[in-house]
Amino acid sequence: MPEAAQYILSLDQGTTSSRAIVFGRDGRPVSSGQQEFPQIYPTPGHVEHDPEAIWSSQLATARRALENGKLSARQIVALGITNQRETTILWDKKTGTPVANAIVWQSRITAPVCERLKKEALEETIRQKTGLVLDAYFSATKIAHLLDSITGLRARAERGEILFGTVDAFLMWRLSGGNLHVTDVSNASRTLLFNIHTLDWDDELLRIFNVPRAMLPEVKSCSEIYGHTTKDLLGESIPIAGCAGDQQAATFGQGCFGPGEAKNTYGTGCFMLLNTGSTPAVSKHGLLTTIGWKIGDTTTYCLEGAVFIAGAAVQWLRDGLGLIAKSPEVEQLAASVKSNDGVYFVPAFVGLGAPYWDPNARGAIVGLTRGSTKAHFARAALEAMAYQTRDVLDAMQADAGVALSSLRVDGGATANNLMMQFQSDLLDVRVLRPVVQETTALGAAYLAGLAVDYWTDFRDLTRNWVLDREFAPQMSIAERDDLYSGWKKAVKCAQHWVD
Ligand SMILES: Nc1ncnc2c1ncn2[C@@H]1O[C@H](COP(=O)(O)OP(=O)(O)O)[C@@H](O)[C@H]1O
Ligand SMILES: O=P(O)(O)OC[C@H](O)CO
Repeated sequence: MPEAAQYILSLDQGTTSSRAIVFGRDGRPVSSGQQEFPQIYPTPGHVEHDPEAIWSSQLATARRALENGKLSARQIVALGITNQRETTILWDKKTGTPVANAIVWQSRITAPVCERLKKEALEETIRQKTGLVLDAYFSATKIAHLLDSITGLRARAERGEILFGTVDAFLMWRLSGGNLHVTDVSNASRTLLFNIHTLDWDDELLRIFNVPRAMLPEVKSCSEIYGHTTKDLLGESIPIAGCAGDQQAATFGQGCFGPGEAKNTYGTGCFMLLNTGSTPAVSKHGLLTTIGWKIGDTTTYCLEGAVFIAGAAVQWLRDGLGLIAKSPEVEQLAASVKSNDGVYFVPAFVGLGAPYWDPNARGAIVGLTRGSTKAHFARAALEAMAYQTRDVLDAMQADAGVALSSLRVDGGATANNLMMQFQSDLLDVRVLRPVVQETTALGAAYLAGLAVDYWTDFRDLTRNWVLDREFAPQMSIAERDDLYSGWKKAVKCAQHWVD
């Protein structure tokens, strides 16, 4: 009997849905499963997830991916994990039960703590060690918030009874039946507790944020066998061999292996990452320095522009305003008007991330006239993704001192051709959309596959990148400048809104 084909299974735990995708050697998806799970908004600006919903949806999609492809778990040679980053979960070491809902990366609940720490003039130390800005986005203040708001939890954490993990670590713990308390350098680099130079948790940062070391996971590279799944979950024990935060995984999945290569992902938020090679670049323009990945002893760093709300604004048109029934309908609605007619939408629902870092900004729609229609709302929501990307690209080019001639894109919202064309026009760069847009899952699959020699090296992976469509700039300079200056004015209206 011929030997059954072998594959890599990738788990992609995103902000709004869990996905599992099986990939073959050509980097093409063979089968998949996807499941949305509830978003919890306890108070304005605060966002939570139920960790059990994260786990059950992720496990269900992994099983579905195997079923849909009529695959046996024996055909899966390794499993890779990628995840929404920064989102913070604490669980009981003995029972594996989460002690509270996860605090999601978007949550602003710890913004006041960050304000207080800023007054203590700690920002520069934090920035120098972590590459990050002092913002509620990252995990450290979320951990302390949980430890201080649940009676007795801090003492238990100090005794090593309570564990912390970003979503990758929680999944690894569950997948291994509680054998692994492990994260990878790319996820660790988003916590504000990890020193990106020494590649270790940092005692001074642990003191600043008041987080006990005993609760932190062991930090490993992005491509190695960490352990195995328990047999009961998928039918076989599968090596867990790759792990990276979703934006780093997407950068890897896009084949941005060399310095100067960049990608932008358009999902719930927008995240542009530029590979800066083996030395961390320092931004002077509001970008983050982050670890891209570590393979063997080689660490690759990236500059990152993190935009909090992108596709989520389209979800808001759908769920909050009821203007559309499904996200893709936004394209037709937006195309029904020729321009924004002066209407701008700044979707600062949870403040503004890069390059503004204004936790007190809030959403604004400006430039409305009696002639404005829902089509203008749709157009303005799409254009907002492109404007925010322009803000970030301008910062990145200023930091890197080079102009990008093309940008690789991925994520759910890149299906929108109108937005992609507008993006190219506004940036004046070629926008390249690959055939496989599930680059996040693909990146995690690549990291796992490299660890078990399913793929040999980067050359194997580079060959797999195939262009679906290129969008070339067509707009005049005058129109581009005019549109963008309107956006800058609109951003000013949204900034510093909350007292
Ligand atoms: N055709 C479309 N045009 C614009 N936005 C879209 C379109 N299709 C999906 N989206 C948006 O893309 C996002 C989903 O992309 P995805 O990459 O799955 O996100 P995430 O990984 O953050 O959950 C949603 O916010 C959705 O509103
Ligand atoms: O789940 P996504 O794709 O919106 O990504 C979330 C980011 O990792 C947050 O930093």
